[in-house]
Amino acid sequence: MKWSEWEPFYQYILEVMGYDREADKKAALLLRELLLKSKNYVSPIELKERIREQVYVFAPGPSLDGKLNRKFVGTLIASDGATSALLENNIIPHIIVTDLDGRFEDIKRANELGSIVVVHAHGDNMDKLRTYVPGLKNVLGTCQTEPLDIVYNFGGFTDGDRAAFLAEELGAKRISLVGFDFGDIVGKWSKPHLNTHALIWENKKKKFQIAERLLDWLRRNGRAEIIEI
Ligand SMILES: Nc1ncnc2c1ncn2[C@@H]1O[C@H](COP(=O)(O)OP(=O)(O)OP(=O)(O)O)[C@@H](O)[C@H]1O
Ligand SMILES: Nc1nc2c(c(=O)[nH]1)N=C(CO)CN2
Ligand SMILES: [Mg+2]
Repeated sequence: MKWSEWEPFYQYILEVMGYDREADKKAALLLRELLLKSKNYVSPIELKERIREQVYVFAPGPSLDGKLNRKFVGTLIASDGATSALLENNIIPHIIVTDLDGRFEDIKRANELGSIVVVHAHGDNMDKLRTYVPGLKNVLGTCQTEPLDIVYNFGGFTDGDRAAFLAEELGAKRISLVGFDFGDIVGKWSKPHLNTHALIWENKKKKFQIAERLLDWLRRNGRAEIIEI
């Protein structure tokens, strides 16, 4: 997705969520600086090499645990906290899409085991970028503002829908969403402090509504078939 195509969506997100565009831009520049300093970044070409026609995107919804006792043949993309559930089932994601607010020790472990980590920069995770990015390898940086030379914007907002936009951009033909439960329960894997599924909070509900609308848009305007399993 081109920046010019994404910008109206981003403008809407700023209005609904009340984010600060300048802080988001600053975060993208910070991520760029961290990647250049750590020399731990990969290119979209290396990421594309991992994208097969069938892509599974895992989200840490309450239904996720019950869906992992089967073989998945294709590219496995974990949305942030879903990484923990996959590792618990001895599944290593090819790619993790995160804004670094899942269980970082699991993201780190998966990264050591070969996962490429697509790290998203925004105005509310700059401290996390500083703390965690230097310790990762095979990182691809993304942002929600105008892309930079090594920080990309494939579209999407929350970790889950951003993962679907990434798969679409890199050539997936079928994107299967696993554990996407955009209801009133936030899955326990979503946040380090959650040890049970939790009732959704206002801010998260808004994010889910935006994510659902973006996925619907992608279903209607993208090339890939998008299904829920
Ligand atoms: N019931 C659910 N609980 C948690 N995540 C869900 C659920 N259903 C779908 N998802 C998707 O999985 C992603 C999990 O990522 P994560 O929990 O880190 O949230 P996030 O996108 O970082 O938002 P936040 O900033 O609130 O953490 C969500 O962004 C959302 O797109
Ligand atoms: N500024 C800002 N941007 C975001 C935020 C957030 O909390 N603040 N959360 C996101 C979910 O992945 C994606 N983008
Ligand atoms: Mg997250």
